Amino acid sequence: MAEPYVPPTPTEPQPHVPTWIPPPPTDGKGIEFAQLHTIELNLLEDPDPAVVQKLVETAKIAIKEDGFLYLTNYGVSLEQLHRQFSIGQYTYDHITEEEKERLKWNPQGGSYAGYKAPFGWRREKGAPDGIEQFNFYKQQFADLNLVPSCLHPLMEEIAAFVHYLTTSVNRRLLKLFSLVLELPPDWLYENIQSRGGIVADSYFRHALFRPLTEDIKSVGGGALRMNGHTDYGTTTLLFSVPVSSLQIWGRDNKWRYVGYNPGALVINIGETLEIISGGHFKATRHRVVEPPEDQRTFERLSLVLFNASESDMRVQPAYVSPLIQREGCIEEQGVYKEFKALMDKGFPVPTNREWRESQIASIRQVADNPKMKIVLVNGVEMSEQMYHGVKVLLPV
Ligand SMILES: O=C(O)CCC(=O)C(=O)O
Ligand SMILES: [Fe+2]
Repeated sequence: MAEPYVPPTPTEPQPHVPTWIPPPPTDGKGIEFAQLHTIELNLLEDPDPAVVQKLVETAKIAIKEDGFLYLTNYGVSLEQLHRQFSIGQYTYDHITEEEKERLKWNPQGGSYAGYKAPFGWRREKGAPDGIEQFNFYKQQFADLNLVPSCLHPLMEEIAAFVHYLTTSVNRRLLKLFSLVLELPPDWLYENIQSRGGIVADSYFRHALFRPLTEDIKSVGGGALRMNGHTDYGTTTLLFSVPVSSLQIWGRDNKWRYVGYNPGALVINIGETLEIISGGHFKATRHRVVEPPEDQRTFERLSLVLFNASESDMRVQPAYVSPLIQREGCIEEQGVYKEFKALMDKGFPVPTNREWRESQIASIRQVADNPKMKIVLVNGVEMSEQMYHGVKVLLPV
C-alpha cells in the first residue's frame, strides 16, 4: 500500500506559524456548481480487481467528459493540508519589501519562478489585480537565497510535502490514467512526466487572491480574476478551497463554480495529457472569478502543484495505447486538434519546454496591457493567441 504523507522532523528551531483559519464556505444560494466525479485514490491498490476496474471506469468518464475530478483518500490528512495553508499565509504575512523586489518573477523569461506582485502578470508593475504568488521551481528548492527568509526554517517541510505530491500522489494518479489508456501502470509517469528530484520541471505555488476592490475592477476585467485557460502540463493538483472562485467551462458552454470539498484535491488534465491521449482526455478550460456575494470580503489562499511533462519531448498521441488503436483519436476540440493540424501540414510540433515557455512569456491576464485579441466563435467570445504556429482559442 502507498504510505501516507509523514511530515519531516525539523532539524532546526521552528518559528511559530499561526494556524490558518479557513473562511466560511458559501451558503451556495442560487449557485449551480459543476458536478464532478470523485476518485478515491486508495482504491487503486484494492486487492479486489473489480474495485480497481470500477475506479478506472469512473476516472475514464471523468477525464473524458469533465477534464476535472475530485481526488480523495490520497494520503494527506486535512490537518496536514491546513498546515501547508498556514505556511502559505505565513509567507504573505512575513515576506519583506526588499525580498518582494529581489525575488520578483520574470514571466517574460518563460518561467513563473519567484514572487508575483499584485500588479499584473509581467515583471514590471502593471495595473493592480490583487493577486500575489510565490512560485517554487527546482531552483527555489535547491537554493535558500531564492526564497523569502521567513520560509528558510520551513523549506524542509514544504519540500517534503511537494516530494510526496509528485512521487506518490501524482505518480498514482498517472497510474490510473495509464490504465484508462490501457497501458502499463507506470507508462505515463516513466515516459511523459518530468521527473528526477524535487521538483524537476514542475512547480508549486502559494497564491493569495485579495478581495476585489473597485479600483481593481475598473482597470481589470470586472469580476474576472484569471482569464479562461487550460494548463499546459500533465496534471494540475489544486487543493479545494473554501472561497469559491474557480469555474470550469462545461460542454454546454456555461461557466460553473467548482464547489468546496474539504481535504480533496481538484485535479485538472493539462494539455500534454490531452495530446498524449489523442484527444480522449480533455484539458478543460477554467478561470478564476469573484466568489459568490457572501464570500466577497475574504482572502482566498490557493495552493497548487503544476506537473510538467518531460521538457525536450515533442508530444504526440501514445499510439501504443490499445484504446487509441481501437477507437482512434478524437479531434473535436482543444489543443490536440491544433497540434494535429500542425502535424498534418508536416511541421514539427513544439517541444514541451518551448510550448510552456512561449505561453508563459506571452501570457496576458486581466490587468495586463496590451489586452488579448478577442474573436467571436459561434457567438461565444474567445481569446485568440498563437504559440509556435498553434492557434489557441479559449473562452474568456
Ligand atoms: O486558484 C485556482 O483555483 C486556479 C488557478 C489556476 O487555474 C492557475 O493558476 O492555472
Ligand atoms: Fe489553471
